[in-house]
Amino acid sequence: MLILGSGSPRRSELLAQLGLTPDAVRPPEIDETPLPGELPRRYCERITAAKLAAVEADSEDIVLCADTTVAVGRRILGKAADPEEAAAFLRLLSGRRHKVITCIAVRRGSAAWHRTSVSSVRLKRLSEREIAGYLATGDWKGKAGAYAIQGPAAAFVAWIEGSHSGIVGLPLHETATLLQQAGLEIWK
Ligand SMILES: Cc1cn([C@H]2C[C@H](O)[C@@H](COP(=O)(O)OP(=O)(O)OP(=O)(O)O)O2)c(=O)[nH]c1=O
Repeated sequence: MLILGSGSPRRSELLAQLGLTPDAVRPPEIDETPLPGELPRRYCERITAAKLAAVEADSEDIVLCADTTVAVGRRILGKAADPEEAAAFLRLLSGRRHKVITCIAVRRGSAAWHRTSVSSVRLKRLSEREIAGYLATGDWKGKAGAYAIQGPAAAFVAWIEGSHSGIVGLPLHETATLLQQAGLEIWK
């Protein structure tokens, strides 16, 4: 049985792109607060491991979890709590490069694997009008860094390097590799 340990609809859609439908979806409940001074990649990997540990499964089940973190230098941007915080995130991201880190982890019985995908993204310089217009769409909600590359914010994305699916929330190259390592057949 394949268990998606994620409540993110994006992750379900990305998994479907590989022709996979999870037998169960079990969103993990964990504390996502960064530790004092924790660096973004370490944070993302720790949170992913915590999500994986929080999902109940039988020993033959394959569990897949992920976490996406936006990093501006050493600073971690999670999901904005309200439009004001979302605006502050977008002003910070405006006109500069940042990283989008997605860690994925797979477990089967006592075996576990993980991979981390790091992409770079540059947003155009955003005017206050563009920020207000984007916030009004509501698309920022529930997204790390307060934007989603797969939505209207794509108009702001000047350049990327890395994995598009990783930026959206589930790097498919790494996901396919780990699921196959765990014994799941993708190409039947
Ligand atoms: C940067 C970026 C993030 N995101 C989303 C993906 C994730 O859903 C979200 C980051 O939050 P996460 O904490 O990674 O995931 P989640 O809380 O949505 O789901 P779960 O913990 O149950 O797996 O940001 C996009 O959809 N597009 C983007 O371009």
